[in-house]
Amino acid sequence: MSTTSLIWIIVVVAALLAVALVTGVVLARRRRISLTEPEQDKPAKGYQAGGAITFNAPAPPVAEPTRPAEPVERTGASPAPAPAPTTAPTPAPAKPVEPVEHPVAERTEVDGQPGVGDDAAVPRDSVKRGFVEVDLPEEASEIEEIEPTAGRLERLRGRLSRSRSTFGQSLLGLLGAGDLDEDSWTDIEDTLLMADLGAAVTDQIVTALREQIVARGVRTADDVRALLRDVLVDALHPEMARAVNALPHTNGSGNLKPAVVLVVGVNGVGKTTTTGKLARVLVADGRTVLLGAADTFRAAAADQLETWGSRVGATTVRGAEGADPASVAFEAVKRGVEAGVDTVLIDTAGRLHTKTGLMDELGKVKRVVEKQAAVDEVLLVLDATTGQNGLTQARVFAEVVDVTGIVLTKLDGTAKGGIVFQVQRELGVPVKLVGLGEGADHLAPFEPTAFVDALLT
Ligand SMILES: Nc1nc2c(ncn2[C@@H]2O[C@H](COP(=O)(O)OP(=O)(O)OP(=O)(O)O)[C@@H](O)[C@H]2O)c(=O)[nH]1
Repeated sequence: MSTTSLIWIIVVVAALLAVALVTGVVLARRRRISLTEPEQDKPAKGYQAGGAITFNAPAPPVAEPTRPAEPVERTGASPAPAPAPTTAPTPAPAKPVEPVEHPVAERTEVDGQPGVGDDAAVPRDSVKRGFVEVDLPEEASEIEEIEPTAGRLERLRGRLSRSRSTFGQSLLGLLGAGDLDEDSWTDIEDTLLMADLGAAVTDQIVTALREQIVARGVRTADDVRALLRDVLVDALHPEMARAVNALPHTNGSGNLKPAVVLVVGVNGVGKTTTTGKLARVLVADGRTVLLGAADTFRAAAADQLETWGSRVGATTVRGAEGADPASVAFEAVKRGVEAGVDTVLIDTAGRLHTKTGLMDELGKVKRVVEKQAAVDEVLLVLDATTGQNGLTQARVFAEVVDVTGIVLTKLDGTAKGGIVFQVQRELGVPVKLVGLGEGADHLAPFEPTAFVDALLT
């Protein structure tokens, strides 16, 4: 091989090495960039995280109250005496406050990983304050007239009009249109899904309609209406007991105790409003009620409850903003037992960011209350306008407390009345009450037949 050829080979090899080196550097840079780019450009998703309201005494019912009942002072009821204090009296001698440990030991998510709904902050670690004396309003307001509770759902029927037009009327139109081909059944399914009935209930209803439309030999529009009515009522489980356990009852030792009702749910769903409306219904039925403002996260919530109380002449026990909700609940039940009221309604806070926090808080409220009297009813308040989100909340609450009844609020503000069907199926707990407006008497018992009739007429 000549020297010239050798030189050429060396030049070519050197050139190839240089090209490989440059390519390697470029690729390495690109790789580095491509690793960091998605991090910077990641979109900020955030977390996807007919009848009256009936009440029931859960324990063996007692015909006549026999307790030496200290009359309940009703704020604003009598002109002469000063109204009952709306704050707890002197606090019980408090134990020295231990620094609060992060409740890791009590966590259910023991793998140390944050779970859905977890938050960096643990609200319970914040310093808790005790009761404070709060000045009473100079003059309590007049006790209001309360609308009779019988036939409320009937009277409030118009308030379901949005659900009615989109849901009931569409179904009637589709079923009554004549020959039902597969496209028609798909439309029926879509209508049910759009109204928030969920896949399982939709399937159940469509199957029942398909079977019975043949079996019954449905011919006329009236037949269609009757069939649809029966199938929908059936899907709402009319056999479920829907009376609210809010009447006094005897405990193990034969003493009459007030019924204790806990009202739970996330903030903004209408807990305080529902508690106030329920107090009105009880008072209208001749019952004495004491309200416990255990939503201590927001002073305005306690003010709001106190206003509801004063409007019907019910005493409200409240704590300082940030006080331990369990201590307020305890004090409320204690006062209720001492005063011999029929019902203690406790409005709780839903502003807990973590499932663990929620579990701790509500569990503690329940445990502490039960030192005085059994908790007879845990009403979970859900906002009907939140659809699937409401169901997610329902699942979390059902894991945390033993929910015994559901109150579905804001049914007046949604075209998706079908959430009633789904939430009952999910929790296996009856919808007992429905909120149909912001008005003081816009709370009705949930009656499957009247509800379906309201949807279909
Ligand atoms: N349209 C309509 N509005 C309702 C109904 N129930 C409650 N609301 C309104 O919902 C809003 C929130 O109600 P609140 O009772 O303050 O809710 P909350 O769950 O106690 O909220 P926090 O105190 O923040 O935890 C208020 O404006 C109520 O008037 C209802 O059935 N229909």
